[in-house]
Amino acid sequence: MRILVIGAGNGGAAAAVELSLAGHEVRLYARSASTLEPFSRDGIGFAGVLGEGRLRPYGLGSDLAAAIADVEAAVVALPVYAHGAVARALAEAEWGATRPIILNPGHTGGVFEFETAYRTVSDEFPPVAEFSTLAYVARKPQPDTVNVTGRAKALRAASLPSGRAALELACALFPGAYDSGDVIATGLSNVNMIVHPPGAMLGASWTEATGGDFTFYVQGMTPGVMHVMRALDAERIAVATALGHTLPTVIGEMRALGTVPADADPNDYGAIASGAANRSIKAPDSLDHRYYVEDFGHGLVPFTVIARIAGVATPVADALIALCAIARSRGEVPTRGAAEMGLVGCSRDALLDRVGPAKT
Ligand SMILES: NC(=O)C1=CN([C@@H]2O[C@H](COP(=O)(O)OP(=O)(O)OC[C@H]3O[C@@H](n4cnc5c(N)ncnc54)[C@H](OP(=O)(O)O)[C@@H]3O)[C@@H](O)[C@H]2O)C=CC1
Ligand SMILES: CC(C)(CO)C(=O)C(=O)O
Repeated sequence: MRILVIGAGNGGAAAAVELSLAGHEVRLYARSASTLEPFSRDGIGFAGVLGEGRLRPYGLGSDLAAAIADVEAAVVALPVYAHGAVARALAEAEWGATRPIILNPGHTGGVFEFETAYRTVSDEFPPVAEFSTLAYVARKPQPDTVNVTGRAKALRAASLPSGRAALELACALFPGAYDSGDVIATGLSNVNMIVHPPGAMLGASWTEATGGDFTFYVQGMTPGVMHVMRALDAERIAVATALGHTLPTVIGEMRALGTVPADADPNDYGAIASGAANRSIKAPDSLDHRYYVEDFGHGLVPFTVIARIAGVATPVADALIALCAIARSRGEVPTRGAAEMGLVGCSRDALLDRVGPAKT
């Protein structure tokens, strides 16, 4: 199949490698030619759980209109604060109403924001599916190489009722992806919004003092951080319950993903540090890192919007959001709020109506 991967960062490079290895003709698009230039010389180097080697995607380009010309589907593998801009750009480039798009990941409210932004340009909306998280734990140690240290074993996927074709394709293309019922289940299973904000906020001074020179899940995962994470996770599970879903703790979710050991106690929040892929992850280097910019504005903020609709109070999430905004105090932080998700004034019934009947 001819597939366009949008984004050439860690996740985009990993997706391009995995889909190419599976025999697909991958076109890799990034908005910056300079990000693609290292790949254009000797292809993408890869190491880790996808194997080791170097491969050339079928095409590379930073012109979106040209990149979409002959592909059959797209995988968006970008920080999720890019989704609004990418949706509008695809609509302007006349992506059309039939070709599927997979948000790898969508995180919380990804499909909602993608649809809302797309429809500002076009009345026709293509099938779109989302994953709850990125299919990989991946880093680019050099600009031409991706190191994939983890691969999700069981990965939640969902779409709006109009997006079934994208959901089916997502489950066919990505091993381990499964239909998780609806985009409430995927959105509320975004592990990053639970595992990043407590340590990021409580460790903000350590980050600023050292430039992030400590291990986020080992040195940074102190008992106080774990208590806050547990309380935040309880809010997430309560919101899910109010909307008809039974979700595991974030440790249970990570067990399913395979990023903590399969025998980890789902109530032991310290178990994150025993996941091989997480153990060596360094702390954010500044308060401009994605753990602050993305996981608050595009994680906790959409979470609290959904919580309000569900009628569940979220004092821990609210406090973290308020502290992050004050600590950063750097002007506008992009945010996935009710307006961006098309959920202004939305009632619980209207939300459930929009996502369609849960299938699991
Ligand atoms: N990496 C990981 O292990 C994990 C990541 N995730 C999530 O997966 C998503 C992708 O992560 P990852 O691949 O690591 O991200 P990266 O930090 O590697 O993404 C960087 C790329 O995003 C591009 N980008 C940023 N903003 C925009 C925009 N507005 N329009 C177009 N392109 C843009 C940049 O483009 P340019 O080329 O112009 O610089 C850059 O190449 C994130 O949501 C992340 O939280 C989740 C779990 C694990
Ligand atoms: C895998 C995870 C959740 C670890 O923090 C992640 O988002 C990252 O790699 O930065």
